[in-house]
This record gives sequence, structure tokens and C-alpha cells, in this order.
Amino acid sequence: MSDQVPFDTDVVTLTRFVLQEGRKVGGTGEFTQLLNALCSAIKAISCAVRKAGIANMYGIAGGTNVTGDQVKKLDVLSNDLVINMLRSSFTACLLVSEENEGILVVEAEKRGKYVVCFDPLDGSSNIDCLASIGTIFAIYRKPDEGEPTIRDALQPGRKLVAAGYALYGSATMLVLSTGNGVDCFMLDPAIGEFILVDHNVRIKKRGKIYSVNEGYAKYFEPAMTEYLQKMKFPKDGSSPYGSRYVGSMVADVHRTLVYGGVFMYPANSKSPNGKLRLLYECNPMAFIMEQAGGKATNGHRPILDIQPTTLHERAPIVLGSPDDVDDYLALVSKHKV
Ligand SMILES: O=P(O)(O)OC[C@H]1O[C@](O)(COP(=O)(O)O)[C@@H](O)[C@@H]1O
Ligand SMILES: [Mg+2]
Ligand SMILES: [Mg+2]
Repeated sequence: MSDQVPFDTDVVTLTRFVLQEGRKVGGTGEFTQLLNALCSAIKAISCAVRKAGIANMYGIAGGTNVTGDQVKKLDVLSNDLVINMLRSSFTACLLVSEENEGILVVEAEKRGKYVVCFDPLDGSSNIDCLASIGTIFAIYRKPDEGEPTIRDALQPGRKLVAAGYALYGSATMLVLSTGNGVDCFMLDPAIGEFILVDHNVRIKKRGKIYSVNEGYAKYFEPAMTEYLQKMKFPKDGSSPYGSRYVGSMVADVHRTLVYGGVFMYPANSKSPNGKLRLLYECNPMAFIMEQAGGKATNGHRPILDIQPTTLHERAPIVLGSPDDVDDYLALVSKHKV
């Protein structure tokens, strides 16, 4: 047998990191347990995503496999995994998923103090073409001791305890904030652990890339139209911004975090609230951005200050490097008068 240790014993795994953070504030370990459950789901989804390409070729994912069994579609499987792992972790009392119309109340004997909102598989239209997809999560504390109700899920993003996402890209990366900066963990498939690779990530003050589905430009509001024009045809002699759009929020936001710039899913005359969902898409990504020194707005107020009124409500969103978001907000003010 080889006497090689599979990884540097000093590396910081996600569990170690969260335990250390928890110790500093006298935590009970319940949050660590919750994150471990979430990580188990994410590892399983990552595994399923990696096989999805091959599975699709043989008509397995979401169809009938060689033995004639019906196989779950990736988004259904991801949802089931997150729900089952959280339910059995004894840490959550209420779950909100993009895939379920109503709240999911955890059985009384398995309840913990957290409320978790999630998008189990984001960018699902990219599954068949093998582009990057992800999982997004937002974690709140239940505000009182009573029976879990929908009100517990309708908290503004400012109240988040933690949020993050997993990106199933060329590697699987988990980006997390517990309100104390942003940290990135890479899944090491050899040992099945998330390893801290970037501590306290900061977004650039200004970037050089904008990301939006310009196919809908015809329907954009005047401030957005002018903003795009300014980035493409700068009047000060500087070079124009580059344009990138995957169509998976996780992939587009992660690129924005790492390279700087701005990601937008703005309001348009066909969808006055854009497309992205406040509870499990906009809020967690806005939390990550603010924690990395960036900004996230709906054009009128910071995303995190919006009081949600329904589970699946949408919000227009512009997020990223602070100077870039400020440029957009200046144009919104100009067009108001
Ligand atoms: O195709 P469009 O209109 O540009 O929308 C793309 C957006 O839709 C989403 O795919 C919605 O997410 P889901 O796949 O979870 O429904 C985002 O990831 C992405 O930012
Ligand atoms: Mg989504
Ligand atoms: Mg989804």
C-alpha cells in the first residue's frame, strides 16, 4: 500500500473552515451540520452532472435506461437530493425550492432553526449542451419559535445568515459567505472534500465585461439602453467593454466575481420584473456580491433591502463591480427626471 497522504494535512476543508468560524462566535455546530448536508447534496449533483453528457447520449437522463427503468431528470434529481439531505440533517424547519410551488415544512421531530431557499439546478436549459450549471442557496434563521409558516421564508436578504452557490464548471467550486467575506472551495474529486482555494475574495472596483441577454434589447428601458450604448461606444476614448453571456446565472455571476464587470437581468416591457427569482437567485447572489465589495440593485434599491411578498417573485437585477453598478444607477436617476 502507498504511504502517500492523499492531501496536504494542513489544507482547510470546508468543514474545518466552518467549524473554526463557528467556534469564534460560540456556535453549536448546527450550522456546520446544515452545510455538511448541503455539501453532500452538491457532491451528488456534481457527480450526476458529470455523467449527464454520457447519459444523454444513451437516452438515460430523464428517459428510460438500458434495463428499462425510468431515470430522473437532472433537475428533479437535484431537487430531491437537496430536500432529502436538508430534511434529514435536523437543522432546517422550512425549505423553499424553485421546483416546488409551496413551502416545504420539515417534520416536527426533524426540525432545526434554519430556513433554506434554493435553486437546485440553475441554468437547466444548458444541460443538453454541456455548458456550466449550478446550485444556489440562501440560509436564514427562523425568526421565532412558532410553527413554520410562509412568513419565515419572506425575509429580506439583509437578514441572511449565509448564502452561496456551487458551480459545476470545468471543476466544481463552492462559493460561500457567512457574512464575513467570501470564500471559494474547490471540490477535490480524489478525496471528495471541498478545499479552501480563495480566501476573502474581493471583486474589482471596475471591470471590463458586461453580461446580459441582449436578444431582448428591443424591450429594455431607456436607462439600460443608454448604459449598454456607453459600454459599447465609450465617448472618452477608452476601449469598449467585452460581452459574455452563458445563460446560467451561476456561471455568469461567478465570472463577474472573478473578473469584475457587471451581470444584468433587467426589467423589460414584456417582463417588468425581469426573470430571476428574488428568494433563491437574486438574494443569495446579491449577498455574495456585497460581501465581496460589489453591489446589487434592482435599479431603485439594493436587492437585499427588498421585502419579499411571495415565494417565487421576480426582481430585475444589476450586480457586480461597484463602479460599474454606480454608472448604471446614475443613468437610472438621469432618466427619472
Ligand atoms: O434565457 P434567458 O432569458 O437569458 O435566461 C437565462 C437565465 O435563466 C436561468 O437559467 C434561470 O434559472 P433556471 O435554470 O434555474 O430556471 C438563469 O440561470 C439565467 O441567468
Ligand atoms: Mg435558476
Ligand atoms: Mg433552477
